[in-house]
Amino acid sequence: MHRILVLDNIAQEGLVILDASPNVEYEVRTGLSGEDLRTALNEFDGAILRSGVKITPESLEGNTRMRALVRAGVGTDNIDKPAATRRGIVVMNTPAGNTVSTAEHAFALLLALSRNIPAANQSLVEGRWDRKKYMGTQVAGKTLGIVGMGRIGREVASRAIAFDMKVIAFDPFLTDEQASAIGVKRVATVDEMLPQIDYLTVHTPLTPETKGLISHAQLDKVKPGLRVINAARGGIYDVDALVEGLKSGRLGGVALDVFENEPCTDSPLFGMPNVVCTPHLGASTEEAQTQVAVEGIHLLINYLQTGEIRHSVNVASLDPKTLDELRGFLNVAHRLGLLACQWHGGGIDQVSITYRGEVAGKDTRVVNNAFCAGLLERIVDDANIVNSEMLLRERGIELSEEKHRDKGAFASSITVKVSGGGRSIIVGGAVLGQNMPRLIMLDEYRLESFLDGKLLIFAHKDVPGIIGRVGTVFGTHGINIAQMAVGREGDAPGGSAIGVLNIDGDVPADALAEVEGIDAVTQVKIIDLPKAGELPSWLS
Ligand SMILES: NC(=O)C1=CN([C@@H]2O[C@H](COP(=O)(O)OP(=O)(O)OC[C@H]3O[C@@H](n4cnc5c(N)ncnc54)[C@H](O)[C@@H]3O)[C@@H](O)[C@H]2O)C=CC1
Ligand SMILES: O=C(O)C(=O)COP(=O)(O)O
Repeated sequence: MHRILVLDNIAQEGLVILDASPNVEYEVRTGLSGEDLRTALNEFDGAILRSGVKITPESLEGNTRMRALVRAGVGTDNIDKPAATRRGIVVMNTPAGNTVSTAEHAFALLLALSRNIPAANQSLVEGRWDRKKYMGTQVAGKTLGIVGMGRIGREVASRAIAFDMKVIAFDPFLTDEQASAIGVKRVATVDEMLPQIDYLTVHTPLTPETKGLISHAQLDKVKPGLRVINAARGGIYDVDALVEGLKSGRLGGVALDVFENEPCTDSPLFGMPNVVCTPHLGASTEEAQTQVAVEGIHLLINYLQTGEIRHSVNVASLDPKTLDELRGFLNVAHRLGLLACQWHGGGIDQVSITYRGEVAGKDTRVVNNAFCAGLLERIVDDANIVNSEMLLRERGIELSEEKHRDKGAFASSITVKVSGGGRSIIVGGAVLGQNMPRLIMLDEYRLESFLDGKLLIFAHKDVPGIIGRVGTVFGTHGINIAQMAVGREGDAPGGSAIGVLNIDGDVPADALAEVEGIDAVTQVKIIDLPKAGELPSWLS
């Protein structure tokens, strides 16, 4: 049973899907923070939220259960992504569901500013018929500057063009070709547009580059009377600069939907003339809320039930087709990681993964993560395909990847060299049939062995009688050998060799000591792997 926590008010349509989903139960708990939020997050497998909840490192402290956080909306700035990644939690969002509604809200703010609609309404309902005071500005023929030409910025541009405005845009990823196809003029910097525009609207995330995009210094550069709109994130405009600009007349109006600290019920801007503010309503339409809730709930259920990862902001995507194609390989990679950790013994500082054959044509980032999860699982609690690469890098372990499309003996194979502490080992694997993991290489030896359960690996000199002697040790201790594989150096006898036994049950210490005592045996190790068919929780 997957337990889902609904942390914010989301559309009923999303809850209806939860009600109808088998193996899912949910609770709606809004307004949580602090210790209550921390405790709640640890009782559920997934959660869905909007901007009203802050997921901090503290709220994830000690969390061992949560697997996915879904933002029913765009901005994931209220979720501490490094903390979520470290805990192995996928963070996903619904990037397009509220685009049009937010663009419409930004445009509504632009029109409200131009025609003094909120102030005129207030004056009228207070009993004044003041037509002279609320002389407005026509937007047709005026120039709008847009910073951030992503989904919302482009929708705002097309609405402005429909209102006969000229549009100048800045976005580091906007090309001249794209700009002319949309019908806007591209500029190379924000400063370049400031003296030319009558209105400015921003549609970027809050980043070090966009924080304080309009500050005191910009007030000298703007065309006097510039009206500024922000329906993106609080902090992109500096509030003190906005107040100064309004007082000096450098700014003709300010419209804000978003604030640096939300909820915000106290701002020096509130009540000033030519200021229009709304309490973060950009995405608050029935249409947008239905879309983000339905999409968000599907993302959450699909991830928890099938492992499909879409619209993740902290891990590579894994669509159902790729997941199906890679499932067997993820299993092999995870088992090879577990084997490599135990066979190497510690002090690892380098991991080089080589893919050969068909798998080399796929997006293998998630397979790398599966190997790393296995490699770290015995060292770090809860390593999984979301956090393992981050955990690896945090430990100073370098990861590299090579791909060769030509096939070897198998349609697809993965070979990993793990080095450090003066020792290098190699493990290689492949999938037989749909999902039968096989070990096909151990150090320099080729062999074919099951990759499950208990393995006893013994390195030895390739001389007659060794296999029989090892077999006798186990026979006398009443331990069954399920399968045995041997790989040796070159084709001729007499060199070094390696044996891999799949053992049923545990190996007592005295049996192990007897194998170690055989003269030609140079190294013996018992390796613990998941049983056949057993999958890690993130793959089952
Ligand atoms: N008020 C509200 O209720 C809502 C606010 N938003 C916010 O609106 C913003 C934009 O959302 P989308 O258009 O969906 O995102 P998007 O990712 O489609 O577009 C963002 C654009 O900003 C550009 N950008 C990033 N840094 C920039 C910089 N320094 N200068 C210029 N451009 C830069 C990117 O290249 C990208 O094209 C986000 O912050 C989002 O959180 C989104 C939905 C609702
Ligand atoms: O999607 C976004 O980025 C938003 O800002 C919308 O926020 P909300 O879901 O309305 O709290």
